[in-house]
Parts: sequence; C-alpha cells; structure tokens
Amino acid sequence: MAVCTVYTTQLNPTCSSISTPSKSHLGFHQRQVVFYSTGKRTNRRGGNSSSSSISTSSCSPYVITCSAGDSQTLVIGLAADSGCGKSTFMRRLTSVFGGAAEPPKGGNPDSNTLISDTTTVICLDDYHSLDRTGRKEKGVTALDPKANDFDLMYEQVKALKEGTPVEKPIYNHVSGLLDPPELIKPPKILVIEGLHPMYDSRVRDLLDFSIYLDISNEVKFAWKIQGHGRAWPQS
Ligand SMILES: Nc1ncnc2c1ncn2[C@@H]1O[C@H](COP(=O)(O)OP(=O)(O)OP(=O)(O)O)[C@@H](O)[C@H]1O
Ligand SMILES: O=C(CO)[C@H](O)[C@H](O)COP(=O)(O)O
Repeated sequence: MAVCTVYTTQLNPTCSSISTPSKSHLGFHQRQVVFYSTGKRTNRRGGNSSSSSISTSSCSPYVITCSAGDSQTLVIGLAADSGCGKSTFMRRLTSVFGGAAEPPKGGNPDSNTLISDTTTVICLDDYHSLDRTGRKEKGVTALDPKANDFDLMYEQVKALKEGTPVEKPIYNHVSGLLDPPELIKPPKILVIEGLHPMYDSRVRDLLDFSIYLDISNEVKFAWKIQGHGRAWPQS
C-alpha cells in the first residue's frame, strides 16, 4: 500500500486555516484539504455543515495522511489558478516526502515535471490541446476545458496509477508550443498539479487526495510584485 504522511506547520504566513470536508461535494469522494489564504474563513459555501476546519494560527503541526491500494501509485491532485503558488507548494511538499525535486535528468530543459525520491509531480499544462497560438485563434484561455485534452490526461494518469510508464506531452511555457513527449515512470506518489485536476470525473475518480489552494487576488498579486518565479502567463 502506498501511503503518504505529511507532518508540517503553517505552510506560509498567509495560510491560516484548512478545511477538511468530511462529505463529498461536487462529486469528490476522496479526502481533500483546502488551504485558505486568509484567516477567518472556515467555510466558503456559507454554512455547509459538512466542512470542518482546523485552525493553524498557533502554528501547531498538523498531519495529513492518505493511502492507495496495494502496489498502486498514490495520486494527489493539486488545483489552483495560475500564480497561486502550486509550484512553490509542491516543491515544499515533495521535500517533505523525501529528497529534492528536480526536472528529469538529461531531458527537455523546459520540462514542467519534477522528480524526487518518492514523488513525481506532473503539470497538467502539459495536457493543453491547443498551443498559445491555437488558443488565441480560437479565442479561449488555458482555463477553458476546450483547450485541454482530458482523454489523454485520464489515460495517462490511470496508466501511471496502475504502474505503466507513459510518454507525456510537454507544454513549453517559453515558446508556447507543445514539445515532443517525455517518458514518465510510475512513482510511489504522483502529484498532478494544474488548473483542472478535478474537472474531469474520470480523472477525479483516480485521485486519492485533493488539494485546492484558495489564494485571494490580493495575495496573488502581492506575491507577483515581490518578483519571484517566472513571468505572468503569456496568454
Ligand atoms: N507561500 C508563498 N509565499 C510567498 N510567495 C509565494 C508563495 N507561494 C508562491 N509564491 C510566489 O508566487 C508566485 C507564483 O508562485 P508559483 O509559480 O508557485 O505559482 P503557480 O501556481 O505554480 O503558477 P503558474 O500556474 O503560473 O505556473 C511566485 O513568484 C512565488 O515565488
Ligand atoms: O500556467 C498556466 C496555467 O497553469 C498558464 O496560464 C497556461 O499554461 C498558459 O501558458 P502560457 O500563458 O505560457 O501560454
């Protein structure tokens, strides 16, 4: 059985509560946590009693545990809008799981994948079905489901979960083009991070755990102004 346990304290100074819905909503069946960017919110959906929240304002540690079936890869979905700290959060989380996360050795320097001892993080931007020009021509953004290949995402996440390597496409954020695929081997823990790890019900059903980073525009823009990371998305 693949198991992941995270012992951690507050992940960042603006993150002050975690919601852990005990019942499914929007069809989620797996365990979820939502990291909030501001303190007082315990329930986004206005009084839904199925959500409970854990305060971390005292910086006390909390524990997150999830597990998958025998010999299966454990799949974690991390969703957030662009610039909400998915990559930053994943770098921290993978280091908690063990080892520094690095791009695949000797591969495409513009790969979005990170590999550590136990964990592989794939970026769902790699499943954009339309490149930057294609999206412009069709008048859609990367958030539009039409700009993403959910069939391929499902097939490949399922294959990895079942222990089969895949040739995953690469969306190149520098050129805005789809590059030749890279080989991804099934890890112990697979994280799929991006705009839509929970949009497609087939992909959603593969998740053992899901995380949504709920970052306010105010905080997101403040982070951007601090000037870290790559430039704001091109499209
Ligand atoms: N907890 C944090 N505290 C301060 N700054 C942060 C934090 N998380 C992220 N940032 C900053 O916010 C910016 C966006 O973060 P990051 O690149 O991780 O987001 P992302 O969701 O992966 O973005 P994209 O989808 O555009 O690739 C970066 O400049 C990063 O340094
Ligand atoms: O990071 C993103 C979504 O997670 C980008 O918004 C998306 O991939 C489009 O990329 P670009 O703006 O570089 O064409």
